[in-house]
Amino acid sequence: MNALLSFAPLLAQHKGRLARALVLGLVTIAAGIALLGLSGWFLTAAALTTAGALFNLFAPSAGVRGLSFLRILSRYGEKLAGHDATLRLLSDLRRWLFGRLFPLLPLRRQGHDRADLVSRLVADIDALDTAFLVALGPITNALLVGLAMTLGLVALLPSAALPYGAAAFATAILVPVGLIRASRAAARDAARASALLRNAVLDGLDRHQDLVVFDGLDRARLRATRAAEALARARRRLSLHGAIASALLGALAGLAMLGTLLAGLSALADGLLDGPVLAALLLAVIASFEAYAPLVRSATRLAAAAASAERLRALADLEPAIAEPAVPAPLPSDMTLAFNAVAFGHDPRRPVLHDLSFTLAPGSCTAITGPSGAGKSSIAQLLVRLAEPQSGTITLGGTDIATLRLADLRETIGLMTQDAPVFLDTIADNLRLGRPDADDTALWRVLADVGLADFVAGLPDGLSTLVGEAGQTLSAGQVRRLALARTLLSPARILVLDEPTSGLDAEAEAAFLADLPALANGRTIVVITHAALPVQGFDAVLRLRAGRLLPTASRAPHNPFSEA
Ligand SMILES: Nc1ncnc2c1ncn2[C@@H]1O[C@H](COP(=O)(O)OP(=O)(O)OP(=O)(O)O)[C@@H](O)[C@H]1O
Repeated sequence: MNALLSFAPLLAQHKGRLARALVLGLVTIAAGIALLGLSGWFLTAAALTTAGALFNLFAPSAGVRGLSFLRILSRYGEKLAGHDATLRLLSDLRRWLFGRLFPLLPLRRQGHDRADLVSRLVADIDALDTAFLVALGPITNALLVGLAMTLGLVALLPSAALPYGAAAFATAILVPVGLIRASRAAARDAARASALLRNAVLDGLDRHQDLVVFDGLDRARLRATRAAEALARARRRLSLHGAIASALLGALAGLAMLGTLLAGLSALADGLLDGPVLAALLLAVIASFEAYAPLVRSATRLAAAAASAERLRALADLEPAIAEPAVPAPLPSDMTLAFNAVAFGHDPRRPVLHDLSFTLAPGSCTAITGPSGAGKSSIAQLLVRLAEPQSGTITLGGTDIATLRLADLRETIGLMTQDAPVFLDTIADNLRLGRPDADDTALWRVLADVGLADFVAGLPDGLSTLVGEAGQTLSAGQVRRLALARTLLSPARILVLDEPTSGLDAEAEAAFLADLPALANGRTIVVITHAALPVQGFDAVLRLRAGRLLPTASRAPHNPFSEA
């Protein structure tokens, strides 16, 4: 519940709208109670009166009509205000979570895969954003109605106040609290199982082709079925608790009614109360239970919201894997890049890079080669601080990159990752991610550099063609080239290209690597590649094996293996 309470400041931002929804909800229930009470009094009094002509029919029937009308209007206003506040809260929650999440990427803790994140961003936020509308609002209303009715009975029929008050207290507090406590574990299980199911379905869809080819559909189906069964079990438990609570509420409503009736009949016999007022009170008691009717749903929702709040808090409160420096150093003008005795492992217990030292001169073109798993991509990740070395430093112009603002560093060192994606957007916007102010001429130039200009020119919408799942489908090689073009377009003074030629045919690969020094245009280039390197153009080749550099002759006037 503490996790849920920690979202109170977000709710407080909409207190005006929430208060309006609450007041209008109360007016609706009060109008309902008054309507039934007045009708009961009116009909009984009219039936009992012996001089019908003397009975004023006009005022009560006008009151009944007025109350019906008020009820319709207040119910409408309540829905409007409640949904308005909820939708605004939804957008605040999403903004808050995205704002908290992005600085945490890449996530330090394992286990937050794509489906888990989608589940938290969608299902958990949904569970939380309706917490007021479906849970907190109705519970508050029920408490206030219970209090007001009990006070009304104290004034009109004191002997009924205790049974009604006790039943109302049990209905509005004990049953919901009991239900929330009993449902907490099932709500957590349901949230977890729903995430697992989403995971199994997304995984099955993503990897559908391989599952078909390797005859793995049955296993994928089994995984989804198990998750669905776990979800169904958790939901069945929640339904059972809900059904028990509903039965209790029904019994309590009956007891309140019976208590009021017995007290009322006794007061009637004693002449303390007249018949029409007793009828009015009995019907008002029945009407007051309209306020308690949604409580089972409210309590179940509150339990789900509490479980979701815990999951969202756990995500938002993760420590960032990569921290911004407390006092950022200014960006140096010297672009000399150096690894100084760097040791690194994604899991510190399993080192990937060992005591690695090398220096890259500004404007140099360096290839990093080595067998799969040698640690090449890890070097690229360390250079843009997607990961941190366990010991040693990486310096830019002598300044430890850990002391630079992340934005400064990543504007200076551009990285094309091994699996750089194409975003669901136009070709132009995919490219402009690298340089937002690039004009079309610059885009066509870079497309020509990566050998995509003819292809894009042949598309009906050219640069405005939508690509990705929703648009023009690209081949793996075209995706690679588009990502490469984006990186080349970037104004970064150091470019790190991880397998830039994968997906290109041998001829295009050789041509690209031969042209790369010229495309670099004075920038420092680091290429991670398995491809055969051209005889000329590269200043140095770092050969990596099992996280260590192999001594090899430099192609460059400068020696990359010199002590940094
Ligand atoms: N995110 C990660 N979490 C844990 N271990 C990882 C992660 N990424 C890579 N590794 C491990 O680190 C080692 C080096 O991986 P890296 O990707 O740097 O190798 P590489 O030389 O680039 O290989 P390739 O040529 O196949 O791309 C591998 O043993 C790999 O299993």
